[in-house]
Amino acid sequence: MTQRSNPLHIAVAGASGRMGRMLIETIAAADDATLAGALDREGNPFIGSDAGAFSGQLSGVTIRSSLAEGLAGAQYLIDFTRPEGTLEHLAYCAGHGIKMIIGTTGFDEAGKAAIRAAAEKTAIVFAPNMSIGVNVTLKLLEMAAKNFSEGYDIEIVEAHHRHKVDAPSGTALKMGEVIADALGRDLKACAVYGREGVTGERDPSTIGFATVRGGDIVGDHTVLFAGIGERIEISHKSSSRVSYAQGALRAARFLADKQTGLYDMQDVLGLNALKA
Ligand SMILES: NC(=O)C1=CN([C@@H]2O[C@H](COP(=O)(O)OP(=O)(O)OC[C@H]3O[C@@H](n4cnc5c(N)ncnc54)[C@H](OP(=O)(O)O)[C@@H]3O)[C@@H](O)[C@H]2O)C=CC1
Ligand SMILES: O=C(O)C1=N[C@H](C(=O)O)C[C@H](O)C1
Repeated sequence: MTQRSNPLHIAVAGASGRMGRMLIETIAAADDATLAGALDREGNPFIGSDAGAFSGQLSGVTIRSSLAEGLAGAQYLIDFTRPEGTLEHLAYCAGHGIKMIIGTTGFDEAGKAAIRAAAEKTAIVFAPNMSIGVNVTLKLLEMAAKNFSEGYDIEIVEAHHRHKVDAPSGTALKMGEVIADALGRDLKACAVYGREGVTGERDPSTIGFATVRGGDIVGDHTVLFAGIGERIEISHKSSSRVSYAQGALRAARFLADKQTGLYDMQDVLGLNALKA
């Protein structure tokens, strides 16, 4: 691939992970980006390996555990790891003016507050799902929720691979937030996470979540608006992680002219301006 004269210099955290590998391949295929560093945590068996070895395309970039070494030539860090790893990377990036694209899910309120604070020092895109399809689906959900506000029970069902460690998925929670906001409800107060035993009848003001884990499911999300005599289902199904990686690269391009600030994929895709 011919590189443009001034490519985006992007480092990838969690380089040997499922998303890390896909991101490294996606950056290698882009003509406006170059892999500028690769990180994994100390003790990871791939430290010292070439970051492109997984795809059989050597990159000349070695996976490092030292942030100073791994991020020496980076303008951007794309991070799909775990909250504790991302928060460590965040502190370093905020201190060194490295922009971040954060795809990691499962943050608690303190973690989210740390990301908001870091965005006063560097520019950050933070989104639980970077695929275009899911982000357009969020707009569809906003519109649907406004029109099914009375008489429809709302349930969110998500399914992921057996290795996923957080539940419900960040995307399912985001869908819940978008719907709750559209209905003027507070998700913290109305969410029901799974049901067991004698639960009593369904409270119509709740938003229910159900989680499935198995095999190699990349990521399925369905929102049900269940009324009397009909139900509406809005679904998104991922068949490859490439859509997340391409979204992350698009987010890096979006940050090119930003120095600080916290953005999401709705900002990147220009969807915030659309009224449902
Ligand atoms: N926003 C989006 O579009 C998407 C978000 N995700 C999210 O991205 C995250 C990663 O998913 P996935 O790639 O499947 O996960 P993997 O487990 O395959 O990869 C995680 C990577 O992060 C590394 N890691 C784990 N803990 C730390 C730490 N404390 N510090 C530094 N590195 C660490 C792992 O190293 P090791 O193997 O040594 O533990 C591994 O290389 C999840 O939170 C997932 O929900 C996933 C897909 C899309
Ligand atoms: O862990 C995953 O795989 C995924 N995680 C994200 C989430 O929690 O929503 C995005 C996608 O669903 C894949």
